[in-house]
Amino acid sequence: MDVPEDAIPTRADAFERAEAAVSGLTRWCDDFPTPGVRFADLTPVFADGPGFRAVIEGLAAVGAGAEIVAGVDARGFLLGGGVAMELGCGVLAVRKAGKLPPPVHSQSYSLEYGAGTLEIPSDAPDLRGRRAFVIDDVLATGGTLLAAAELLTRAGAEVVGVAVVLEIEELGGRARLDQYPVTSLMRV
Ligand SMILES: O=P(O)(O)OC[C@H]1O[C@H](OP(=O)(O)OP(=O)(O)O)[C@H](O)[C@@H]1O
Ligand SMILES: Nc1ncnc2[nH]cnc12
Repeated sequence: MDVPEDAIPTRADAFERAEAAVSGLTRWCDDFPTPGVRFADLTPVFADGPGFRAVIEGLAAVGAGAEIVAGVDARGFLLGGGVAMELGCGVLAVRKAGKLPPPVHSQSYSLEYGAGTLEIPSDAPDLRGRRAFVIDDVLATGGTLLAAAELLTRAGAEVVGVAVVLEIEELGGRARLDQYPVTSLMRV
């Protein structure tokens, strides 16, 4: 039977299409950005119309009930905007340090190949009591997403979920995020 083009995809269908896109289109780069790292570049997934749609629908399928979507600098911005549109809520950019005017909440972290600081505004929007859904492209050590979730919590939000397109399991990020529901569309 033909499926109408505007049919609402089920979660399983979106996950299946997302996994096919990610496994088929991810660009794996050895020794980037530092020796010994195998970097997963999802640029071709996002540049592919059906691939981008699949990952947005897959992430949105686990974010139902969220009141704000937080996208982590930088590829989380692309995803966060799409997911927020799907869920009908607003989007918050969780920025790398130095990009937002004060006052801000800041949280430093380390990741597979370095360290950084993330920031969100501390005066507006008012996040107190709001259900936040945090999005990024890759979960590796979990340092980045843990910092983002801590920032939102400090601002008074309730982090109701964390979701990524690709999880690199051997780097153990999921264990560091054990106080939050974590979803990945694909695991390697
Ligand atoms: O789980 P972790 O070990 O914290 O790593 C995951 C983070 O690493 C990558 O970002 P990166 O810091 O390279 O920044 P970019 O988005 O600005 O390229 C990726 O986009 C995640 O945000
Ligand atoms: N191997 C990796 N590929 C893509 N993003 C990452 N962030 C941390 N480690 C990464």
